[in-house]
Amino acid sequence: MSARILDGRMIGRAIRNRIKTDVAELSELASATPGLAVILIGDDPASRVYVTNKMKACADVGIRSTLIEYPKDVPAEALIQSIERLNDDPTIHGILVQLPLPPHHDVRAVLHAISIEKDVDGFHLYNVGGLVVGDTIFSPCTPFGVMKILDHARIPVEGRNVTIVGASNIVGKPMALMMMRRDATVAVCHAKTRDLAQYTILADILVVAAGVPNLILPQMVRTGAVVIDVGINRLPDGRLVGDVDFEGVSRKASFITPVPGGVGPMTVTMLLVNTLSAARRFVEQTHGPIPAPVHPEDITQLA
Ligand SMILES: NC(=O)C1=CN([C@@H]2O[C@H](COP(=O)(O)OP(=O)(O)OC[C@H]3O[C@@H](n4cnc5c(N)ncnc54)[C@H](OP(=O)(O)O)[C@@H]3O)[C@@H](O)[C@H]2O)C=CC1
Ligand SMILES: Nc1nc(=O)c2c([nH]1)NC[C@@H]1CN(c3ccc(C(=O)N[C@@H](CCC(=O)O)C(=O)O)cc3)C=[N+]21
Ligand SMILES: [Mg+2]
Repeated sequence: MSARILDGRMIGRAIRNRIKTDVAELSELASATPGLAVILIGDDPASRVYVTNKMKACADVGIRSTLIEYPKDVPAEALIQSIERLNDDPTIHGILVQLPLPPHHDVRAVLHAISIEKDVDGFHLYNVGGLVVGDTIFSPCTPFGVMKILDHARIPVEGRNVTIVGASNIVGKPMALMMMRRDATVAVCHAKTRDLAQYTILADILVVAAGVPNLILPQMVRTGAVVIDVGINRLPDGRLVGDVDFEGVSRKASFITPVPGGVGPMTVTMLLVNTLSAARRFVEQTHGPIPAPVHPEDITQLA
């Protein structure tokens, strides 16, 4: 068997084309161009590359974005004040604080200062809680993007065995909650899991987000499984790889996401989706209801 490639660049492009139309429509209808503020703290070169990519993606669909930069030793109060100013700024609909923060910063205090209406990353406690009970405002972009990949390929989730490798707050845990909401049977593995293969082999859908190259080998994957590789690892030779042995696992899986070109582009796409959604909410709250965009499905919803 040779797995079919789930092409995140292509799926992302299709969604972005629709966002572009919706952004133009919203700009015209309510003269509200969606605006995203990106806060970058410190001088991590990888973070800078990601931030640049996100802002470029915004520009491509007509979303305005502003970069706010701070040195790594910025005082906590200055950071919180900056976020509060953005919370009050009517031209800003989404606020993203690029992670990881330099050491010594209190990640929670920073994330929780963001207005829940502008929390386009979905990292605020309110949105995390919303995910648990099933009525979140914003879904975290990476697992949201994974759900969109599965839906696009018409891969059913209900009743299937889903194993998630990685239990972080930004990927593994919200992924588990989204899969539960879609009535999957979910196992969540992490660094202290004994005998990882025992869980991965059961999976109809295997989502891997550990940050360990070649963590998932062919013998750990069930024939015909759907394999979603969230991992992003830069090897010493400069190559970018995921957490899955792509060559080997491709021979057993029915579908697989490549790295690059799989989940990564979908993460950025869902950030655009959430920012559009935030702008629509803002307009509706200040001007009253506006007509829904004319698409067969609502791209801003988890479904
Ligand atoms: N494609 C995309 O859009 C995105 C990609 N990423 C990538 O996904 C990966 C994970 O990111 P993130 O969740 O932020 O990372 P974290 O480092 O926050 O979490 C990693 C998780 O994987 C678990 N883990 C680590 N090693 C193993 C192992 N050997 N076996 C089983 N589980 C293990 C950890 O377990 P424990 O909890 O016990 O420590 C932890 O739960 C990274 O490569 C990151 O670059 C991240 C965000 C977006
Ligand atoms: N507040 C916050 N929100 C995030 O969503 C967030 C974050 N902080 N910190 C870092 C992680 C990581 N992340 C990625 C986004 C895009 C790609 C992406 O576009 N990847 C391309 C390749 C990019 C490359 O070539 O390096 C791909 O997989 O094809 C990857 C990873 C978002 N994150
Ligand atoms: Mg983390």
